[in-house]
Amino acid sequence: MKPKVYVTRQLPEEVLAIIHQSCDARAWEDIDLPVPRDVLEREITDVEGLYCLLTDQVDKALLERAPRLKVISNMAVGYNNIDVEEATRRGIMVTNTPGVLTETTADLTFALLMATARRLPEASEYLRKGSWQTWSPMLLTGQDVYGATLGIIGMGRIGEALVKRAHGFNMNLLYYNRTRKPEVEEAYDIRYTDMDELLSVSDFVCVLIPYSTETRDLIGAKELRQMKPTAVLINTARGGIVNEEALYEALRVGTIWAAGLDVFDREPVAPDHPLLTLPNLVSLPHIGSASVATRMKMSRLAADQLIDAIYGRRPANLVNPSTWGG
Ligand SMILES: NC(=O)C1=CN([C@@H]2O[C@H](COP(=O)(O)OP(=O)(O)OC[C@H]3O[C@@H](n4cnc5c(N)ncnc54)[C@H](OP(=O)(O)O)[C@@H]3O)[C@@H](O)[C@H]2O)C=CC1
Ligand SMILES: O=CC(=O)O
Repeated sequence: MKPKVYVTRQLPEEVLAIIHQSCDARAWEDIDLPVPRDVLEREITDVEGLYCLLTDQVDKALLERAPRLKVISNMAVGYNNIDVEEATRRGIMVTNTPGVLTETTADLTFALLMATARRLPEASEYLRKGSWQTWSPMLLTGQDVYGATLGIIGMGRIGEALVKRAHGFNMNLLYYNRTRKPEVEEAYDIRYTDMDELLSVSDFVCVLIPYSTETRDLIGAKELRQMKPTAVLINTARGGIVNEEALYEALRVGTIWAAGLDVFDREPVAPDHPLLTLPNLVSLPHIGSASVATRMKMSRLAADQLIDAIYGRRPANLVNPSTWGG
């Protein structure tokens, strides 16, 4: 008998086929909507593997209903949707999908930075609604990217990939990270600073750290006040790292010049959220890794890790290595 697994969304057909080859798999039928909690609570009771997305909350209450569970395979690099501590306590392996999405997410981060600096969505909207009457000296003017100072909070895989893009724009580079990265400093001529200096001298600040209790509200009213009035804040990491109420106020009164967000505290963000009323906010629906090739790689990697863990092979990206018993 094949081991039972549950998959919380419809995946590309070839990826589901790979899972079906090795496992007795049931999958939530929808492509666009998350599995309802009551369905997940029912489905998890007899499975050895869970293939989930960042939209699924895998918390203590859910894990209590899963006595046979061996592995939770998350199709994302961020795993703040999972109670890893509780999973570890229960000996359940947790895997994620780092690396395969790094370049695509760095592309999106830089694209959002450019779009926000040069007001691209606003300019496009202006033209489409028929407001364009003539070329005008200060019409839709933005901030220069070439030669500006970029401060990166979080010098991990995506942070480093962003540095390579910023180099092409001759940017002056600063970073803040939990641990210093001398090899990155040497390779890319980038300077380590504390948060205070990074915030006060950067023209662009990009947030690229994981969400945790430690990083929640890392950027609040005080930090926004430290930034230049011409500065642009970009968050492609997780909502909640930037306090949304403080950001709204800072953008409204001009404490900072603009912001670009790919992520929100609650997703999907409510269409009537105050932030979305602001012209100096560029907003995207969490599409950092959304290229066809990258989403295929992520879904395949998550499937491989699910199967490896169930069949006693060490998965390539184990978030909680202490659960590996060999
Ligand atoms: N918008 C989107 O679609 C996407 C969003 N993401 C988000 O981006 C995040 C980063 O991904 P990735 O670069 O692959 O992750 P990495 O783990 O490679 O990098 C994270 C970096 O953040 C640093 N860090 C962690 N905690 C803190 C802290 N409290 N203070 C300062 N620095 C800290 C780490 O430091 P250290 O070196 O000491 O560990 C590490 O260098 C993910 O966690 C995810 O939330 C990722 C992909 C797509
Ligand atoms: O947000 C996306 C991820 O992979 O993490």
